[in-house]
Amino acid sequence: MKLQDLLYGVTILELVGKTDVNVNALNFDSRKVDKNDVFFAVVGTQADGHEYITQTINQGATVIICETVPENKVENVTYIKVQNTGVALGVMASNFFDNPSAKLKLVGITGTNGKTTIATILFKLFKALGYKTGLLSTVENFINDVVVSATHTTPNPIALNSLLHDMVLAGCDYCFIEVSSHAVVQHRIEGLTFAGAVFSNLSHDHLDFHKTFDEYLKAKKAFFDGLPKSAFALTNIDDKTGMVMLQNTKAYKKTYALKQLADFKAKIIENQFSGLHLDIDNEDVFFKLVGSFNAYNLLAVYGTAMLLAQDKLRVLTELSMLTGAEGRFDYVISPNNIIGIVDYAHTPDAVQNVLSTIQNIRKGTEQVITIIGCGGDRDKTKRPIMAQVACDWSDKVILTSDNPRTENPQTILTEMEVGVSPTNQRKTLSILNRREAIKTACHLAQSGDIILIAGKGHEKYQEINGIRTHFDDKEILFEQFNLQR
Ligand SMILES: CC(=O)N[C@H]1[C@@H](OP(=O)(O)OP(=O)(O)OC[C@H]2O[C@@H](n3ccc(=O)[nH]c3=O)[C@H](O)[C@@H]2O)O[C@H](CO)[C@@H](O)[C@@H]1O[C@H](C)C(=O)N[C@@H](C)C(=O)N[C@H](CCC(=O)O)C(=O)O
Ligand SMILES: Nc1ncnc2c1ncn2[C@@H]1O[C@H](COP(=O)(O)OP(=O)(O)OP(=O)(O)O)[C@@H](O)[C@H]1O
Ligand SMILES: N[C@H](CCC[C@H](N)C(=O)O)C(=O)O
Ligand SMILES: [Mg+2]
Repeated sequence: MKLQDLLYGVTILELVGKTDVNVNALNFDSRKVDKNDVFFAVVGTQADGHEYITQTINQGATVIICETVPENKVENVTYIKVQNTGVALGVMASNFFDNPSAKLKLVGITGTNGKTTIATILFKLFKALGYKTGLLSTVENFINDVVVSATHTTPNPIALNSLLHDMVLAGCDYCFIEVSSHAVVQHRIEGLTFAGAVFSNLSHDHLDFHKTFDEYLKAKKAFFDGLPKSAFALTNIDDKTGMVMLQNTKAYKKTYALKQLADFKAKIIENQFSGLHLDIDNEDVFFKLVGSFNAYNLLAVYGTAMLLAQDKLRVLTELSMLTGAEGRFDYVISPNNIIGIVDYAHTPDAVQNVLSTIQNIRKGTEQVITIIGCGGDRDKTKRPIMAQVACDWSDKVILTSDNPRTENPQTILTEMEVGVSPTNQRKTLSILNRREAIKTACHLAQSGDIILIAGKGHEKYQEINGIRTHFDDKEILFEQFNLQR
């Protein structure tokens, strides 16, 4: 492909060299650069891509996209200076794959909690409605029936456009994608054409990266600010930041709510372990998903399907038969009737939501035992709060490790313990080894009790000291309950 064809939509501040040259591939990681590649020098959180420019030229890169042009230029290499390399990367990756996002209907889902659930149910729904569909999510990516493992919630622009390109080749009409706040700030979605955007909710998370709640809010809002007039913007107005998302968008605005008037409205009639019974847009429907937060997720899915011009009754019929995403309120019942729930709740708000859901549907006499840890190299301020929420809403709590990553697991646990009030101390245990923590909970539980294993959901690994080893909360639960999978 010719470099000049990739530059459509890129604002060039300075050009040194020719644009009439053939390029092989795009790359933002020096370690992967090959002959005739374009190298994007991105300023990151750990490193500055500009420091690797010489190395990539030695490896054969012939085009350098950068924010500062090096003093010593190499002959026959084209240097293009731009304001922000991340933005150029998004736009050029889109051009490289022939703008696949414009060839299908791409809908992005953002918010602190519920993105995977909403995107996954939308994917399952549209497949059930007979469409070829794509999914880009935290758990896995799908090109219709083909699974592609996921490394991030939102992939980098090259991987993202390559996946969209494969979806177009496979004949997909729709793609549902989770848009993380990191992805917005790092311009991973730059250059994409969205047909719609959905906002779930906003609460405490990722303050390690965004520093303040306001910056975090702005990151989510920037996604809506960038939508075209032809797109829809669907927001949850029961969330106090729901309307803020729509303030500056050019897209057409639609709302959903359980507690007030909105374009798409539902009321919870019953909320039990067997599922949700809702009045949704004046139709009485039973759903397999559990918990009031899932009423919001279902309503977001329903609203999106309506905005994508699907038939109301067919949508509700298919939706009522669907299950949620793996590791989201995923439950197993032991032979002696202990209920074990694996849930990906890893923010204070999500932990409170899942525990209040359990409170709403429990019968009253049984114990709720929660096992919870917090990830390393992530927002530290949520640690004591998550421990506090777990204690306030459970009869017993076992604090343990999540993915310590490069941090000392004991330090994380100690930071969580700060949130345990003196009155809550007697119901709290700390067991560093997560497997042992789960085993202990299973030994403590009696018939009828509910065990919540929070934080890791679908994850099939535990990362300690930077090394990932196989670990699966649900698998351990099956072992402890003597059940076959
Ligand atoms: C904090 C964060 O988001 N980091 C992402 C970011 O890395 P970074 O900015 O730290 O990059 P860096 O290491 O400073 O390097 C800067 C540049 O130099 C380049 N480099 C670096 C070293 C080298 O030898 N050669 C070289 O060329 C790098 O490729 C990069 O382009 O850009 C990288 C390339 O796209 C990502 O892989 C990386 O994701 C890390 C692994 C990560 O864990 N991200 C998480 C926090 C994340 O993105 N999570 C969200 C979901 C969160 C949620 O909602 O729950 C997600 O969308 O997955
Ligand atoms: N609408 C919601 N409101 C509040 N909590 C929710 C909602 N939906 C799901 N949750 C809770 O949050 C957890 C994570 O849900 P989900 O994976 O759908 O969110 P996510 O936004 O994709 O998270 P991540 O950013 O980590 O990918 C669930 O396990 C559940 O406990
Ligand atoms: N997408 C989130 C997942 C957190 C899941 C939790 N198990 C942890 O490891 O902290 C993140 O990367 O911050
Ligand atoms: Mg997700």
